[in-house]
Amino acid sequence: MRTSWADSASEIPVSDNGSTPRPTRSAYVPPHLRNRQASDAPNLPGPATERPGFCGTAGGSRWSGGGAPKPELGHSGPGYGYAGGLVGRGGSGGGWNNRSRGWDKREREVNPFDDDVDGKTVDVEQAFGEPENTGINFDAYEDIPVETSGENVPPPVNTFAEIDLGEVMNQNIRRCKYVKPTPIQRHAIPIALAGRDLMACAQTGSGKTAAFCFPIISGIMREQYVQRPRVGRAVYPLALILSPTRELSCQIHDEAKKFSYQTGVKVVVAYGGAPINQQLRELERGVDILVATPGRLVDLLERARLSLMMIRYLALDEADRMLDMGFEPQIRKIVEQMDMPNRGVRQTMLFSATFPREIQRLASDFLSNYIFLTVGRVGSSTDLIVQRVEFVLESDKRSHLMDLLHAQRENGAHGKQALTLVFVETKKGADSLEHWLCINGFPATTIHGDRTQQERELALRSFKTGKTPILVATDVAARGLDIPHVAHVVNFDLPNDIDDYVHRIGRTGRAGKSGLATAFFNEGNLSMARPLAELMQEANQEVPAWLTRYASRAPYGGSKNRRSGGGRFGARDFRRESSFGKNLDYYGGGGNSGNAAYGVPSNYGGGYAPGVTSAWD
Ligand SMILES: Nc1ncnc2c1ncn2[C@@H]1O[C@H](COP(=O)(O)OP(=O)(O)OP(=O)(O)O)[C@@H](O)[C@H]1O
Repeated sequence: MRTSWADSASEIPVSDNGSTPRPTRSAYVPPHLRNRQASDAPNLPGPATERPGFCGTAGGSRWSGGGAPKPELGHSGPGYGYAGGLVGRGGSGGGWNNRSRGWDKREREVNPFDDDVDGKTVDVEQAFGEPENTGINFDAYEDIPVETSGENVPPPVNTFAEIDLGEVMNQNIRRCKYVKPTPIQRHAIPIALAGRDLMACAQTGSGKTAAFCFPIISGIMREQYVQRPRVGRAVYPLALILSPTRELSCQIHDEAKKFSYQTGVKVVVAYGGAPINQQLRELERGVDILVATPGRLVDLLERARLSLMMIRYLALDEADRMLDMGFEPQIRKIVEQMDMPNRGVRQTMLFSATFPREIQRLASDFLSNYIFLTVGRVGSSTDLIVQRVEFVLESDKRSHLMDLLHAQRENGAHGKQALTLVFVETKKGADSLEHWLCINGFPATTIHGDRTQQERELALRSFKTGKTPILVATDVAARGLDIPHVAHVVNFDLPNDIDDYVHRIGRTGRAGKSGLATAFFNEGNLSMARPLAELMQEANQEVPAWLTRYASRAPYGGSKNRRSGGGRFGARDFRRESSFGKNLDYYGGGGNSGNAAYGVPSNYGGGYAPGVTSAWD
């Protein structure tokens, strides 16, 4: 029943010294209701300034509506009232319907779905009412092992209907063609809706984005009429979602816009390499959820155009990457040294497909009484990705790639080539391989950190649409990107880190679909022999005898050949490992994986190759 919560910022000024805000009007009227007859007005709660600070959640907000108790948001700034939600959870006659009924300016919001025909939204019930084959192979997830630890873990759900997300969000979920929640969603959404902090590890392509977006959007919808201070030109988002790359931030933003369509929750993205003024203008129009890369976020904070003091929800996607050596200082600055509410006051959710123990230990600094959740792991759970490893000398790699591409082209339907993502180690290597492919008749493009943002976006579009069905990439494209129809991932150069391999191959075989991953291995990759052989074995893949031999002779993998896994899982809760801190096997598998035998001193983040590190935003 409102447009963005952020609109209220323009209504409730705060004096420069941050003292009690004085409403300029007797009662705040959301913008979309301002020109309506009084009789049309919904039953609004009184002015939020009559309520105590963050703790004013009477009336069935998420915190008081049956979830686990959440510490009160005793924020230092006085009077920034969170008025209580109008309704409790699950009241069919109440809140969600009320909320959607009041939305009468829907047409203003750009429809992010493909169901807009001639300016009219087609009936989603009609469009998706049939028993839908969404392309997701849920059987593939049936026997995925799930492990949770922590106190009072809320039980999982089996259907979206069991989660009270409200009719508008439910409609958006149907428009996304999500018929039932994936395992990570089944477990993570109830945990997050109960207000709990969460460290969640689930295989690539298994729907983690929705798992953190749904509770955030729903939480903001429930907490009605959040009033925000107005200090200078700063804006005050309620939720912050951080991701390591610009492209991933854009993707999360696009997804979140779909999930929040017509809910009144406003999502904005800010990332480096794009003009900041445009992003500032967008922020000024109102922001509830800010999706950002760390660098641009710090820039906005330092310009005092953004304040984190109203943040209720913090989500880190690819959290292990966000907390590794490259990003950790920036993340600490953002989370601990700016004006963000403390852990336990905000709700924090960390998601990734991999979670090395040392990173878990670091991450626990940001969490309060959290639940650790792990759902399978790429290698062991998605037999959906067929993994092949071939011994290819450095000098033969190009011709070998050419053979693969020719074979693929011959098998392609209607002469159309399936999308192929080729990972290389360096930016120079990417450019040179792209050039070589093009002159040999294979339309290719490239994405890496030396390209301008415009070039990167163009390259991604050209790849997605199949115009250039081969994308040569550095690790900048390794994580999170959800590109439909990537049939083949080629590790032309293997990464030095098995977790990076997991993320790279995860660009195919997503959402229950099958995929193929081929790795070129040679003596330059000895440190990868053992973790790779192990990972493939866990995933029921055929491990070539020569790789097993290399694995048995391999030196202890070096700093990067850690395994974040514990047997069947992408990671294990480090709190469970009584030996943690006593030995050096930070990355050794719990359970039965033989990593302890590696005896790898942690030394995590012992340095990515320069060409790789700089590819990250
Ligand atoms: N419940 C669902 N039903 C059908 N499809 C879904 C469902 N949830 C998510 N998807 C789809 O699955 C795909 C993968 O989701 P997403 O990108 O969130 O995966 P992820 O777990 O974040 O992967 P990664 O670890 O690579 O970042 C997306 O295309 C998404 O739209």
